[in-house]
Amino acid sequence: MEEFQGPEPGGQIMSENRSLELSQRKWWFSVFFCGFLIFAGDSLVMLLLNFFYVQDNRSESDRDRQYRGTWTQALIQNAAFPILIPLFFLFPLPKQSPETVSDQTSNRRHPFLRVLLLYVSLGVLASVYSKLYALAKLYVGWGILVSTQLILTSLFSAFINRLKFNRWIIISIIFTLAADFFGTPAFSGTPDEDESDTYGFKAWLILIFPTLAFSLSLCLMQLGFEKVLVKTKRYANKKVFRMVLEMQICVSFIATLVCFVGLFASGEFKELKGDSERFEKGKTYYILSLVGLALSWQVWAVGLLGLVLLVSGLFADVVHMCASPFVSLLVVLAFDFTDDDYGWQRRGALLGAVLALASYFYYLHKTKKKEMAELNKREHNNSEA
Ligand SMILES: Nc1ncnc2[nH]cnc12
Repeated sequence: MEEFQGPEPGGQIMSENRSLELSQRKWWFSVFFCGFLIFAGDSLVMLLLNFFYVQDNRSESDRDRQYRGTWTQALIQNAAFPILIPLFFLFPLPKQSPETVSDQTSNRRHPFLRVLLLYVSLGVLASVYSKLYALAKLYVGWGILVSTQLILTSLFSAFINRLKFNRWIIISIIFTLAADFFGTPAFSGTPDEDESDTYGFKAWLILIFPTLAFSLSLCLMQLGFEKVLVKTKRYANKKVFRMVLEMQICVSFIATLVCFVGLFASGEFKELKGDSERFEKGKTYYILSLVGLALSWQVWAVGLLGLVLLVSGLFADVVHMCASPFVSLLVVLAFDFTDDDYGWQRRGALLGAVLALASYFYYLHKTKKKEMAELNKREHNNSEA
């Protein structure tokens, strides 16, 4: 899973063909692996969040307390990044050729400042969406939240990343939207008796801002990989997995700092002691569930960034959203919520998610096949010349 680029020019034709085949195989393996990380992260996060809110007896609390604890959740979403540091050093830097080095140095001024600016802006965006998603999950429904997110990601992908939409991508987006609308996982953090606020002005703002920040950050990450990181001297025009870890560590570090400030400035840190004492299974389970959540968020984020690097921000979002009907099934199996079952709507949503993924994967398969056909054509022309 080290290098995602195609073959270097200039080699033997036969070996070029073989090397493209190998790099495509590696690429497919990496795509499936990152997709698996997103599904695993999404499932663990939702199961643990449900466990957390059930233990905290949220829905029976007074209304004021029902919306608290969101800085803590935002901090947890970002804070476990140090576990990625040893992994970062395990992945080597790509080998540099003299031409790429001279090319980098002549082309780029202030690469360090560009990278710093990229990580700081992404870190601030991550803190904003982590905080606001934690709040939005309590205020507005999951289905409408993630559907808005995919629509915004599609728009930003078109304008920022100049993504060309074709029929397979559009079919995939439509199936994903339908699947998420009907396949929402049950979430025990949602407060009861709050119908009046559901479509209030505040709820709309809480819907728009986190989705805007998250979708924008997906597209900026793609742009950052393509236009900033690959052009730095250390990556020398190559896309490698180490970039994903570097970006995730730096962005989470900045987001963690912002969330720490938010936690203390808002006074929410004073509630932590009470929260741990109220936890039905006791303090140890309180800490374990927060640690589990923090680790699961990192698994999810590495998968997400991996797909942004390998394919695009839009594809990463589609896979993240297609996990919802699957997560719903796990929540129904794991928790005995009395009014929750896996009825025809959710089964339909699961089918919709499978079709959405199939459509996007078919498109990717076609692009890879075209790459191979072009190489074969070149080979044929060369042998005739
Ligand atoms: N906290 C969160 N919950 C759901 N989706 C997200 N995307 C980014 N942050 C999220």
